[in-house]
Amino acid sequence: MKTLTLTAPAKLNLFLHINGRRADGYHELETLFTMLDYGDELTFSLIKQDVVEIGGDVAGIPLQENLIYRAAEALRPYKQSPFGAHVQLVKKLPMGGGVGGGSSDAATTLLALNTLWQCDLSLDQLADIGLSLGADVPVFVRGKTALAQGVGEKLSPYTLATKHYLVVFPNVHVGTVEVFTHPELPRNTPKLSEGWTIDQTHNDCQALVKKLYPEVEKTLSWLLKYAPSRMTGTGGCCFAEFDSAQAAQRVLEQLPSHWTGFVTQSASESIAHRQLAAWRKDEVK
Ligand SMILES: C[C@](O)(CO)[C@H](O)COP(=O)(O)OP(=O)(O)OC[C@H]1O[C@@H](n2ccc(N)nc2=O)[C@H](O)[C@@H]1O
Ligand SMILES: Nc1ncnc2c1ncn2[C@@H]1O[C@H](COP(=O)(O)OP(=O)(O)OP(=O)(O)O)[C@@H](O)[C@H]1O
Repeated sequence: MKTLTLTAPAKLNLFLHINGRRADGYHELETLFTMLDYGDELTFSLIKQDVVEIGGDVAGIPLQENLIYRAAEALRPYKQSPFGAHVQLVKKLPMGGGVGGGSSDAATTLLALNTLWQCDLSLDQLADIGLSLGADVPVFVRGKTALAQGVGEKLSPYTLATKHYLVVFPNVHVGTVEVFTHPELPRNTPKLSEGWTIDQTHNDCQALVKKLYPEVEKTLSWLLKYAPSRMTGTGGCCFAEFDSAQAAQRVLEQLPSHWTGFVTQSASESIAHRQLAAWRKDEVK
């Protein structure tokens, strides 16, 4: 039976501007996503029984709420294969950390089972299915650095130089809904104008989350001693940007023991896409 192992990468929101709130409560935003070469590890194996099973680090999430399960079930109508799937998960990304672990697991499941179950859907079709699972799923399906607009669904490719990041999890789980429904969240950043540059950007959630979660404020102040740093998404992870892996590693080595972190680099194409392309090449040999 076939087996495929893919890394479900983390993302960073290099900035996050909130431009307004729609009548349905969702926010109009502008955010720059970059993919990181670090993430959860998912091993997909075809199984005889036509069911979806998840093993490994699933603590706390009931099977039917797991985004891996929900993504697999969303592909069921397109399945050309009689087999089910077992997904073994090694969770490396903190949940509720703003690095998109759940969304990335979902997107990676769509990519893997689209191949193993011979659904043969295009990336556009997978991104549409992904959007029904979460606002961040389509960007992982496409797997490229992208500027997102609208409620996050309008993606345009964006080119960035590779950078090295130290990402720190301050050990607080920040709820996306809590941040987006908070009365003090700023919601009136003007839309980006032609010729904008990264140094004119910010994260509209950062000041509020720092206030609600003092650990995030402490993490950012600590990182800022070493490098330009910011919070990703709705938090609580914060990232510091470096020109070399060694410089990032040196700061990680000094990280206070009550926080956790990892050093990695950005990628113009997601690691899951690169691994899937290599697996396909091996298959045709
Ligand atoms: C803010 C980001 O983290 C940026 O990467 C994402 O856009 C959020 O993505 P996500 O976690 O996949 O979000 P979803 O599961 O779709 O939405 C969670 C909740 O966030 C709020 N939400 C999300 C996206 C958006 N454009 N406006 C919102 O107000 C809504 O309250 C929604 O109920
Ligand atoms: N496979 C999964 N991995 C992680 N979280 C999952 C998974 N399946 C369901 N969830 C649920 O999704 C929630 C959000 O998880 P996620 O790790 O994507 O948060 P996040 O990093 O804050 O995402 P974002 O940046 O998109 O807001 C978790 O609190 C968890 O209850």
